[in-house]
Amino acid sequence: MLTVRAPATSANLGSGFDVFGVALGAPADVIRVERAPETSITITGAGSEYIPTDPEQNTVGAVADALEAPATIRIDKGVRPSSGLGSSAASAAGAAVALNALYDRGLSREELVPIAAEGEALVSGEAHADNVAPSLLGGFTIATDDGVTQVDASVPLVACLPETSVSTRDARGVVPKTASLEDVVDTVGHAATLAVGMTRDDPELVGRGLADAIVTPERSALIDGYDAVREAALEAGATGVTVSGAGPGVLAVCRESDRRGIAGAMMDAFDAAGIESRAYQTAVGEGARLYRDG
Ligand SMILES: Nc1ncnc2c1ncn2[C@@H]1O[C@H](COP(=O)(O)OP(=O)(O)O)[C@@H](O)[C@H]1O
Ligand SMILES: N[C@@H](CCOP(=O)(O)O)C(=O)O
Repeated sequence: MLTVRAPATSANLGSGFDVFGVALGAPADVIRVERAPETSITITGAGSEYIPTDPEQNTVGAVADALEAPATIRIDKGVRPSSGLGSSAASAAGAAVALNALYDRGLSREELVPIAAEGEALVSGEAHADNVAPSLLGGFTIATDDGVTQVDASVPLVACLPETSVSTRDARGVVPKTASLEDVVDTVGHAATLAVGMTRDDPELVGRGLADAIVTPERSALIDGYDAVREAALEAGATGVTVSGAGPGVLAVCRESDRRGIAGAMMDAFDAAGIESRAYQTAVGEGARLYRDG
């Protein structure tokens, strides 16, 4: 049996829609695999009751298919589905690493990105790689049609998840089809600022670079309490706040000394809006880790 711990991720980071992503130190999915004549899936953990065990409908089934690697797959969900932390992608990335090793396929982590993205196509309608890339490679990733660029980074974060859910497929429906040149110019500037900030481990630049006037305003309107939570985080010292992935999770960038206060302020603001939430005090972290259990 092989075990993989595959981290949650936060995609988009505001200005990098469908391109930017970071691996989070926590939470994570744990995937266990054993060779079998046919793929079967069992699921425990956060939100497991909402996730299909049919391999045709589960992201790990799509990965097993793509790698021609049938297996008994056990998923222990640490990443709650439809919360904006790349839950479906964490399972897909974990399965890709585990099955690649189980069947000695010899593919690199970069080569596994499009394979894991097959799982994302299954659930969201498009094979966007901005969650699977950081879950596989760790750090900060820039996923484009030309491939993935990765840098290790160490930037403190708070990911606050309300007890509501938004499906990525639905949230893709509100993304504007066009944008003004002024907004595009503005977003390119912020995206570049963010990328430089990641290379310097600079929370000020990363926080400033989250700003985006194209996708985030439409997405944040789907999240009850978003404006109050954002304000509360900024008042508590966050250097920037945005929607995590397709939401409803909210991501704050900060200095380490402010992280605890920001987490409390965000949860209090959701609470004031009548919504329970939980906050992960975390940071940009490592990619999927493989354990050989013998
Ligand atoms: N292994 C899996 N882990 C989580 N969700 C999965 C998995 N396989 C299929 N799904 C489905 O994917 C959807 C969640 O994916 P999505 O809406 O993209 O949110 P998330 O950001 O949490 O991945 C749910 O409908 C869930 O049932
Ligand atoms: N780029 C995608 C990212 C979705 O992330 P998720 O964690 O919400 O699945 C999008 O914004 O649609």
